[in-house]
Amino acid sequence: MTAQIIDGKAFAAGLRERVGKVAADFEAKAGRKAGLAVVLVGEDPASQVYVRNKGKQTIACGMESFEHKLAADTSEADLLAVVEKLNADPAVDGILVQLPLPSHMNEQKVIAAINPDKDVDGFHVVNVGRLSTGLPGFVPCTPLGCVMLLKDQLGSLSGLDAVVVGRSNIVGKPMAQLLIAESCTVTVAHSRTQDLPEVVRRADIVVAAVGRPEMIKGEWIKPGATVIDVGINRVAGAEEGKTRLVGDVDFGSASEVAGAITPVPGGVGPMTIAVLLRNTIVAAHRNAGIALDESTI
Ligand SMILES: Nc1nc2c(c(=O)[nH]1)N[C@@H](CN(C=O)c1ccc(C(=O)N[C@@H](CCC(=O)O)C(=O)O)cc1)CN2
Ligand SMILES: [Mg+2]
Repeated sequence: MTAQIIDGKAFAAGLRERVGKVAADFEAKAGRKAGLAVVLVGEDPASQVYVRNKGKQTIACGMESFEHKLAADTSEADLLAVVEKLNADPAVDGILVQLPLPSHMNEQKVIAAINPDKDVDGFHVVNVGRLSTGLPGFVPCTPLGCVMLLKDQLGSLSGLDAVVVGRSNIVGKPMAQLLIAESCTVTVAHSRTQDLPEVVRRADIVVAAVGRPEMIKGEWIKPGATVIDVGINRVAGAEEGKTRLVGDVDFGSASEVAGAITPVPGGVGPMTIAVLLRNTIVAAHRNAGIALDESTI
């Protein structure tokens, strides 16, 4: 079997187009643009690229982008003060603090300072609780993007066996919650799982978010399964001094067995920012008290 390639880049472009239309409608109704504030602490090169792309795509969708770039040695108290200002700013509908933060900062404490109703990353404990109890809130962008791709590919996910490999707060745990909400039978596996290949082999849906380059092999995959690769790992390339991006799945062997698979790059990655923009326009409507059928985006 040769797997169908799930084109996350194209799906994300379509999602941004829908967000753009809803953002124009919001501006007409609210008399202002929706606004997203992104806070970057330090100079991590990958984070700088992600923050730049967030700003560009926010503007391209017809929303306002507020960028706050703080030095790597900024104190936690100063960062908390920036978050407090953004909480109080009526032009700001969504707030995002780019992760990872420098090691002298407590990420949980910083996330806890964000107003949950502006927490478009869905990382605040209030939103984690809302997700796990089925209340409306904000859902982390990467796992929500994965579910959008899965539903587009498979239609209903009800009754399917899903294995999530990875148990991070940002991807693995919310991914499991979302799949439970879609009536999947969910197993969360991780680096200490015994006989991981056998566990993965049961799955109709495999979500790989373990952070280990090309760990999940084709012979672990049930023929015809749908494979969602969340990994973004930079490894040495074929040419000296060059690098390349690979996922957590060994794409070459897995694409011979799977029914459908996301590539890296161009699969899950582009969905992260597109869903962030979706969450922001949703936040703007909720916070302004303007009705929106959220299921249409
Ligand atoms: N506050 C947050 N911090 C981080 C998040 C997040 O959702 N909120 N996620 C990641 C980084 N991230 C966005 O912030 C992100 C990662 C990857 C991509 C992406 O488009 N990837 C491309 C490849 C990009 C490349 O060439 O390097 C792909 O996979 O095709 C976008 C956003 C951690 N921090
Ligand atoms: Mg079955």
